[in-house]
Amino acid sequence: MTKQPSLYAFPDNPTLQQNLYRYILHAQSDAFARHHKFKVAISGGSVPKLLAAPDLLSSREIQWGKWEIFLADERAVPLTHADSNYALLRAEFLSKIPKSGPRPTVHPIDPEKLGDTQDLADAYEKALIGSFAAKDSVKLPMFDLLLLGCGPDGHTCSLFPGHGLLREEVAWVAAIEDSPKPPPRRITLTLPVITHALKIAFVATGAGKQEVMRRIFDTHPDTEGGEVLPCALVNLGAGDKVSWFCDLAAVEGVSFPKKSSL
Ligand SMILES: O=C1O[C@H](COP(=O)(O)O)[C@@H](O)[C@H](O)[C@H]1O
Repeated sequence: MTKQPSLYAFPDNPTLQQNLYRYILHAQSDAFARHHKFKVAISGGSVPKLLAAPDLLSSREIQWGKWEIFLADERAVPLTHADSNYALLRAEFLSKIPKSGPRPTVHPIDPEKLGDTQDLADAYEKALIGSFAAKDSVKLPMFDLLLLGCGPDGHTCSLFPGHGLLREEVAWVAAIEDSPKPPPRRITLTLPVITHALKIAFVATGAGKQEVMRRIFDTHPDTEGGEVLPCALVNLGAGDKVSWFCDLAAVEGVSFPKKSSL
């Protein structure tokens, strides 16, 4: 039987954040046992704000100087633009990391390449190659941790339901020109890179996510037909490497077995 993801449901955001912090500490230890670095990719949307919890920000166990942070997806806009995931991450999370100690290394997109999304994606892929290894020596980069959001339509990163990019097999970072959610021009980690990560955490909160959570966890596309949503493809491809951090509102009506603590 395929190994299943873990679906955690917490009564409120502070409890979710405490558990997410403990999970991140485990992921950091696993990473240090491998390479003394912690290579993480982070989504935009609701994730940066939920990450910025007191436990994590004030932790003496978090070694910020060893964190290497990539954007799981990014919009093709200047780094200070209101739509920029980097600007969001900086405002909601990076700016709150204590200034007194070592800082993480962060990889924003190259603003010089905004005119051509393929150039933008290629340049970002080069940043990954610089960190992980040349593409001819490893088939796929292995992130220590991905911290991802799940849109109400089941998209994750900038991989949208039914989009041809879901079939991408070669690129590590892909360009998208027709994102159904604005802005249309973006870049994103591809599905093979996502499912190859050591650990993948999704964060989904609020009643607005209920319907999509039921579709992701309780719909069986083989027997019920219909498309498999991008978040469900990550569950299928990465199995028990995936953990979902949700509040009770987001999982109301979901039949899939839920856990209440790590
Ligand atoms: O457009 C995007 O949306 C998703 C989901 O956002 P959320 O607010 O529903 O968490 C986000 O993960 C992605 O990075 C972003 O570009």
